[in-house]
Amino acid sequence: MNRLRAGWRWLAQRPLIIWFAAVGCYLLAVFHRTSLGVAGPLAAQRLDLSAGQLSSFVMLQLGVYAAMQVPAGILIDRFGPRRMLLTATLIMGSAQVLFSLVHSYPLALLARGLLGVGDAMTYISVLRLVAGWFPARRYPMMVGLTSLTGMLGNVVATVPLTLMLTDLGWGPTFAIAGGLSLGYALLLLRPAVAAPYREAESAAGPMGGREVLAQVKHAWTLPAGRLGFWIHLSTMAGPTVFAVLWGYPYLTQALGYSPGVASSLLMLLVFGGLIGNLMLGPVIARRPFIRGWLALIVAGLCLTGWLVLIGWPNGQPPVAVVVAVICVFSVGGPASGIGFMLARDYNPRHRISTATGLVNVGGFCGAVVMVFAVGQILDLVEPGAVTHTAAAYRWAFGAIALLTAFGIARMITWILRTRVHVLRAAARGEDVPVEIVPHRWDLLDTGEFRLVTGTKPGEVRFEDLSRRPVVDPSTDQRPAPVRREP
Ligand SMILES: N[C@@H](Cc1c[nH]cn1)C(=O)NCC(=O)O
Repeated sequence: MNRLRAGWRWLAQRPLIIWFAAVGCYLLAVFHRTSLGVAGPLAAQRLDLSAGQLSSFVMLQLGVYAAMQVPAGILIDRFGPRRMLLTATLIMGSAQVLFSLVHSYPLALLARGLLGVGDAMTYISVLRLVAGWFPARRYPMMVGLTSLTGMLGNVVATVPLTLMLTDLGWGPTFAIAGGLSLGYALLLLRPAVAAPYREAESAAGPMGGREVLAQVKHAWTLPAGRLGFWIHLSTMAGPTVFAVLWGYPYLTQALGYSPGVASSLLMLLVFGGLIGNLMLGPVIARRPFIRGWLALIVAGLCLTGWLVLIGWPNGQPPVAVVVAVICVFSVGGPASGIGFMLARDYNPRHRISTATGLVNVGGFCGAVVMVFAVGQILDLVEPGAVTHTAAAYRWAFGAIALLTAFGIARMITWILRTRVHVLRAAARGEDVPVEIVPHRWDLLDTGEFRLVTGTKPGEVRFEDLSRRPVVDPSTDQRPAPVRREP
């Protein structure tokens, strides 16, 4: 018996088992998050909602999620990811049970808002466990696998949920969904299964408001932190808007596709995302120094996709072009994970979740702004219309293209600044998360650095002329283990 217990305890301390227990929470979170997709029409019937009220659920959920990212990150750094996952799972379970019971719009909004609160704590808690239990070189792959598992939650929230809603009806379906999370929380409560959190990696103790603010400021002022934010926004926000709200009406109303074709095209986003998550992780793990450029390429391709949809004559691109654009959009989510890799590599362990939360604000804040802008522009161009034409969607998608282009411009700025930051640290002989090769176009401050041209053609390096420390002076540990360019 004792042996069995010891064996169980040993198993429960394995990083993969810990990840499985944690990622189960994320799978449930995405299932709850996306459950309104197929339940939307039934919700409109049961709660007597207009289209605008229905889309306010999406806005609220995304908005609460984005607003909660920094507080959730601070709480995870303070209390550890296991406790936060437990809290999140309990909140989401209760929110879904409440949603199963309500008959009024305000109470339904309250339930969805609560769901957003729980949801906001989940993904970054899982990533914090990954950062604590897996070596740095495995992080990109685990970020991809975590996102991939979340996408399975999205799949469960389509056909199986539709079948449940048809067979069991609204109340029992959402009560069972909530019950699943409440039951899962019991699993997290068991000390042997509970992913143990290394106390040494959490914040030293209770922090005052000023100290908390200082931590957020440090995470935000780090060039790599700002780069992560803009990567997340530029790669993920637009595709998210297409997936969660405006893609389906665009395909059916503006392009005139049947509901079946439109749903199948949206499923491409899921399949492309699955492939993207599986492929990007190993590629970035082997060549971490390409990650900033890779994110820039994906963001650029997404922007091109929007411009194609907007600029195609009459706003009616052929199906093959629409499929190609959706395939490009599907890689946006996986590429946004690069932002989390930067947060993990450039921050001390006690600040990783705060920094991860800040990165995550980018994509979700961007998505809220875009969802709102598209709705407003559609109403402005065709006031009072229930369905909208391709011309109206071209104007509305212009807002998405504009914000994505702005994000890309910020990305370029912060890629260059991050390079300066890393090159300066490397010139001083400090350990850097990723070794990069300097180029003539790197914006190094010539007052402090002197360009040294090597003997081989094209060989450049920078000599440090100052003694000022450049890697985050508040960092009380080494920023992260070094991964050298092979
Ligand atoms: N990177 C995304 C997840 C993703 C990956 N592929 C498609 N989507 C992300 O930021 N997720 C946060 C969350 O809470 O889901």
